[in-house]
Amino acid sequence: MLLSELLKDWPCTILQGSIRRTIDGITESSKRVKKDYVFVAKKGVVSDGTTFIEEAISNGAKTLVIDRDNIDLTSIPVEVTVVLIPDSSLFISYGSAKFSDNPAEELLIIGVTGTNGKTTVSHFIGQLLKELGHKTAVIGTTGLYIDGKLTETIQNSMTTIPAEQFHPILRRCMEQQVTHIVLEASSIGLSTNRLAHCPLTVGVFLNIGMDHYAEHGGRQRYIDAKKLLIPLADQLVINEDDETCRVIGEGLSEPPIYFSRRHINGKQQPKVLLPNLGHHNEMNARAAIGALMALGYSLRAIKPHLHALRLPTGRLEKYEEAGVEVYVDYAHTPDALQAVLEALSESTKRLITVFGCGGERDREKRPQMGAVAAHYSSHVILTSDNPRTEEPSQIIVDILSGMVGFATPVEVFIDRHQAIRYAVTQAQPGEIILIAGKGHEQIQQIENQKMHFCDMEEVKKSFSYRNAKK
Ligand SMILES: CC(=O)N[C@H]1[C@@H](OP(=O)(O)OP(=O)(O)OC[C@H]2O[C@@H](n3ccc(=O)[nH]c3=O)[C@H](O)[C@@H]2O)O[C@H](CO)[C@@H](O)[C@@H]1O[C@H](C)C(=O)N[C@@H](C)C(=O)N[C@H](CCC(=O)O)C(=O)O
Ligand SMILES: Nc1ncnc2c1ncn2[C@@H]1O[C@H](COP(=O)(O)OP(=O)(O)OP(=O)(O)O)[C@@H](O)[C@H]1O
Ligand SMILES: N[C@H](CCC[C@H](N)C(=O)O)C(=O)O
Repeated sequence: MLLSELLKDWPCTILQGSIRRTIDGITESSKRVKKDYVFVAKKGVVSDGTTFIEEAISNGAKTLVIDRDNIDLTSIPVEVTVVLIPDSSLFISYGSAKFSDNPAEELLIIGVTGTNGKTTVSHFIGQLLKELGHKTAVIGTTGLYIDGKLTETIQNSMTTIPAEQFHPILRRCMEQQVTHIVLEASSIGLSTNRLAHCPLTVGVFLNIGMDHYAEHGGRQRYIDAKKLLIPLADQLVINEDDETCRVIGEGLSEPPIYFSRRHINGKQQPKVLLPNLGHHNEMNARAAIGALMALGYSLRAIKPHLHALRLPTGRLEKYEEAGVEVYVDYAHTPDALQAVLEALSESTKRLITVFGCGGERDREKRPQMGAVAAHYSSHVILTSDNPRTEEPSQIIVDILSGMVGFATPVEVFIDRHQAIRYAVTQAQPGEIILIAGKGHEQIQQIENQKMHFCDMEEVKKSFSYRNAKK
């Protein structure tokens, strides 16, 4: 593609060089630059892309795109074109879409947002679309799935992929005859413009709870970020039982499709659709049905396919041995932990909960999760999630502050491996263990080190240890 073609419809000022040059790619990372690439120097949370210009040029960049007139042009070789645009993050989205020949415009795309349940609902929608004969890709935290099969893992397990990788993935999906895409729209993904050039046929609002307030600067900004989904979507599907979502729906110019505990799009639907998976997954199924109805399917056409719904990996994933039921689940917010504990406490069995909270994430979540765990569990084992650069014992102290006043016994094992092993070796037949927070994750991050760690593998290894000890 010619640089002039890429820039044709975008406001820009050419500070140096020619735009009549061929470009072979576009990236915001100096490390990913190859010969004849466009390097978009974006100011980020950690660093400023303009400090990597020299590296980008030595890796082959022939075009630099900047959004601040703060670089010394005399330091840039004359053969390198320098373009000034208003907003780097928006441009990286626009440029990546255009360089991939705007695949999003040729696909039917459904975007799902909310604090809890995005992955589950995206997979449910994907499963229903597949049943209805559409070749469908689901893109989100657990990877890229085409027709239910894991096809690509996503770097850093991101929920919403940065635009630079996202549009080429859409193009690859099209090359595999995919016609429908279901994607997760995280608040961070929306606020950093990762989906800015991704028109959606349907947008789904699931719920608004507590997560990522610290990154956004408070609850209202988090909600505002979620609301960026609205202008992207032709039609919206909204959880009427969630007050914040309902208020969002009331403010829309076009009436959305609502779902609730009682109805889906106005049709009374009181029956349980998914036995034994908890009220939250029942609501997730209703959201998925609402999305299909927004595409024009009737409830009657959808119902025969509901038997195909399966939870994604790491969501209430069950392992049973020696009469002990173990569930690995991705609950890492207060609402999620409550939802999953409510589901498990429907049985009268003793319930042992093993969990921690991630470092560098909302501190307010911690005491709330502690209180929820103490309320529903017979026994709580506190441990580390991904402490990142925080002191693990301080995270646990924060969780414990919410458990004051509960009689529930609590034990602490900073090492997650030891916590799981202890829970499994102590459990008696007839008891349930919930291991919450990391679900499908395959790594644990301590300081800046990422080590392989998988809760389900740890569960199985712990049973081998328990058996060997007998
Ligand atoms: C906090 C955050 O959102 N970070 C994202 C953001 O990084 P950033 O803009 O702050 O980048 P930076 O590290 O400051 O660097 C600034 C610029 O310099 C460039 N650079 C940097 C280093 C270098 O050597 N060369 C270079 O060119 C970078 O590519 C960037 O353009 O932009 C990057 C590129 O788009 C993302 O990869 C990165 O996500 C990181 C990996 C991340 O972990 N993000 C998480 C928090 C996230 O996005 N999570 C959400 C929500 C999950 C949920 O559902 O709960 C998600 O959608 O996954
Ligand atoms: N509708 C829901 N309401 C409350 N909790 C839910 C709901 N759906 C799922 N959960 C809980 O949230 C956890 C994560 O579910 P899921 O991965 O589907 O959500 P997500 O929004 O994609 O999460 P993230 O964006 O953080 O990856 C589940 O393991 C479950 O404990
Ligand atoms: N996408 C979420 C996942 C959190 C999962 C939990 N295991 C943690 O590390 O806090 C986040 O990055 O906040």
